[in-house]
Amino acid sequence: MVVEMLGKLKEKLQSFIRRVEENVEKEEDEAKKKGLLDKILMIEIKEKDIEEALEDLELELLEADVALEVVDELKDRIKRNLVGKKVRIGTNKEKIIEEAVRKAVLEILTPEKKMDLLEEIKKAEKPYVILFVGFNGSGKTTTIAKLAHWLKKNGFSVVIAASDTFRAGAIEQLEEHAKKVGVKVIKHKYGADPAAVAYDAIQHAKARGIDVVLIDTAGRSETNRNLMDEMKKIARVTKPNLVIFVGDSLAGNAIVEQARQFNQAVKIDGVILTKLDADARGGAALSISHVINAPILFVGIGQGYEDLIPFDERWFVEKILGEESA
Ligand SMILES: Nc1nc2c(ncn2[C@@H]2O[C@H](COP(=O)(O)OP(=O)(O)OP(=O)(O)O)[C@@H](O)[C@H]2O)c(=O)[nH]1
Repeated sequence: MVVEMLGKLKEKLQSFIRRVEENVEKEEDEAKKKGLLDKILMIEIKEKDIEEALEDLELELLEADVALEVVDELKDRIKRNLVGKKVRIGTNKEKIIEEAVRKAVLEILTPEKKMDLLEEIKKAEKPYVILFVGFNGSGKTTTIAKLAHWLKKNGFSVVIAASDTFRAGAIEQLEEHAKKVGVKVIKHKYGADPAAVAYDAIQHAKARGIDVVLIDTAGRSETNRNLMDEMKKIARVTKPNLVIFVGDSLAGNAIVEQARQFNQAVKIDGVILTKLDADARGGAALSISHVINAPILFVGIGQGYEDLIPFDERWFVEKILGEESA
């Protein structure tokens, strides 16, 4: 089965737009029947035109794994953008309704603080340290290799700390990826202190003038106190410039909850969502940045090293609502 990326969000939002359009058309027809069209030039969108469709949209978005608070916020914004809007008789109502929805989604996705990672790295003292945290199997190791590849392409030198000393095979897996993208890995033995590995990688970078240190860590769950404490220790010792939460977008609302918990343990500065290419629902992508108040920096859209793209809210909105009409 071929999954259409974000297909569910697209279908639900577009069906909402069509329903509101039909209601407004109906009002126009009634005005026509009453012979009012000579007197009025505009139809005003009223609460009753959108109410039912909005209630259905609420349920559908929850089913698409959009977080409850984000659904509420989105509903409020759509309502605010639509109710009271005057539509000229005979014009294309769909475009006007779509614009209101587009604006609401864009507002939800746009973080308070935007971040240009390349600029941040250029501005900071060397080495710029990025700590990656996340759940098991979220795609962290692959993502680190992709990011290392992207940073190299942008002219920065990179070293990776193999601070997942916990999971059997993790170090070899990281080394294999690193070799393919041409980046050195600093490692100790399994069972070693992950903070010490990261510290060594930073010392190595300092000694050789390397621009960026990427710290891989073991996947963990927010319920595992020891591993959460260990993660805090790594953060304390390495004082990273940036903490990135890597989340599997397929896990939907569960990863939004994880991100919330991780954010309480170590402050998350940015998010990378993996496997968006296989995500038909899109709820996590729509919710996560709003819930933890940190921007989505990149999204993973495949298994290749090139399949990591800087996140752009407009790109996301275009995926679900098509291109903006001029
Ligand atoms: N389709 C797709 N697959 C991805 C993407 N990112 C990662 N994967 C795949 O997800 C799987 C798990 O990725 P890993 O990088 O091994 O996971 P991990 O988070 O390091 O695992 P832990 O060490 O347990 O934390 C691999 O098969 C990756 O190829 C993506 O953006 N799209």
